[in-house]
Amino acid sequence: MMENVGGTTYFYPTSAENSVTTNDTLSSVNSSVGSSYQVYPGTPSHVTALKSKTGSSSFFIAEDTRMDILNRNALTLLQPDPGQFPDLPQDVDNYHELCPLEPIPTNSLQKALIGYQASMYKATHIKTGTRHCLRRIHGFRLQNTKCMTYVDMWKKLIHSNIVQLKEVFTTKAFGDNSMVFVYDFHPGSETLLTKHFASDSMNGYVDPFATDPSAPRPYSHHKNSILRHQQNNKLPEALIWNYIIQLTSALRIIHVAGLACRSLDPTKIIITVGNRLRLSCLGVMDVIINDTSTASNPVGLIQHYQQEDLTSLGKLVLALACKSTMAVQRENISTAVEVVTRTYTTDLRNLIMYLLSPQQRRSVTDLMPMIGARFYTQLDSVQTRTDVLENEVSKEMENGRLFRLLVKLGSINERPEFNMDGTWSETGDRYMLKLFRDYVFHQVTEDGRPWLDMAHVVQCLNKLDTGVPEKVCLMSRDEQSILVVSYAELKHCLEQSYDEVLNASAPTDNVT
Ligand SMILES: Nc1ncnc2c1ncn2[C@@H]1O[C@H](COP(=O)(O)OP(=O)(O)OP(=O)(O)O)[C@@H](O)[C@H]1O
Repeated sequence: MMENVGGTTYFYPTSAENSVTTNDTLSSVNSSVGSSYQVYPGTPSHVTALKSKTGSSSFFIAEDTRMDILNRNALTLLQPDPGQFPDLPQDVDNYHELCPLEPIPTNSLQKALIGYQASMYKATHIKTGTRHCLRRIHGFRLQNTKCMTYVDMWKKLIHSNIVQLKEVFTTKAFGDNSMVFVYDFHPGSETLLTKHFASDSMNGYVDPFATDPSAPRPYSHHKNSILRHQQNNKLPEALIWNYIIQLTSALRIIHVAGLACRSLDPTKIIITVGNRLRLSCLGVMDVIINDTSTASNPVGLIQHYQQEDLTSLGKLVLALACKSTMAVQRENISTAVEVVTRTYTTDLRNLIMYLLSPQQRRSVTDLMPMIGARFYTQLDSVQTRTDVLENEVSKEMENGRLFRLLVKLGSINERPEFNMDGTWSETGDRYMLKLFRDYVFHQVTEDGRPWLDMAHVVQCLNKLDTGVPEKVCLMSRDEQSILVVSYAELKHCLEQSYDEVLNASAPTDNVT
């Protein structure tokens, strides 16, 4: 219906038209997205509250999470600089775009923990485009393929505290015989060594046990200075237990699977945001150290390595508690344990003592009573973190929904030409959508300044998306006409117009 009041034309649907459209829209909305109509009965309360504020940050992901994800994405997408590494091969097996993750060792005497020269790269899988981490063992010839049974077992092991092994291959692409272990890539990770024991002076880190023991002063003086230093720099006990829970969790499934870690060392544990630990070098030892001598009793051998894992865990916890990798040297251990006794709880001391008692047969499950109720604290913090992230996801899900709506509006509004009709976007349903776009985005204040209000935009788009019966007053640009339409009708116009564009387009480019 149309009515002219004082020179201004008002358009509005008849009640019959209105009710049909509204009901249609409601039923279609309800059938497609369940009870979404009930979700937006009017102005969501948070939008009302936000209307008074100028900021729009609460519509988006929290700043720290955003920065964290951006940083990880940037590291994942980092491209290699061919000028800086001219000797790097273009392709290695199914991988390309190799980016070294650390300076490539040049000295063949520079051996890593595993006894061979090794280097790490980020690389992209040629077919899938996913980023992986390649651990290359230089100058290694595989003598015996029996160890590949272990590789298959490692590949099947999935756990939140291990870096998953994807595949292992030999290659001559680097100009030697190299063995490459392919793992999941965890951007932004650093090793436990650099995180807590970095010995560069920039960090101001000094190993308390590093003082020259032959210095001419009484032993007790040395011990006291270690204690003083350790107490000033000590890691919070809760953090150490957090690490213990994660590491024992990984060790448990490794041992249950009939495997042994064999590389529980601060350089082979990586840490990412939120103190997440992952064992990063799994499977390498099983391939590199070919133990033919005891091949007749592989189960016994694995049990031996599992016991060694527990000793390594004990040393690692002791090193963390003393903030010193030297604390675990034979001559320092008794002082180190004394330091722990004075600084931390008996539980922590007992755990270390248990792990460092190789004369008894130890098991990772025996550690559970020592961890005790701390396990619940850990579970709670993980669940709380999940809740926070879920909340962030839900905000971005809402934004994704509104983004789709904007794509539709953008494809229709002011489209210059459609099916040979230059006025398509200026007439009929499309004209209403254009005025609605102005209503949402182009309003001005009384003195002519742009009126920008994020809450208004979100509120209008939500109402459009849901097709609520509420009416909105749209004004033509010359201010001569006013259209009174419901969001339900606008939604109908949008769907119809977008379907027209969609049907005329190539079927592969659809946005739904
Ligand atoms: N799966 C992974 N994803 C991303 N980065 C990783 C991954 N594994 C290791 N890194 C990173 O690669 C770098 C080198 O790791 P590496 O295991 O070689 O430690 P390292 O201290 O150099 O030990 P080594 O002296 O034995 O070579 C470290 O900065 C580590 O954080």
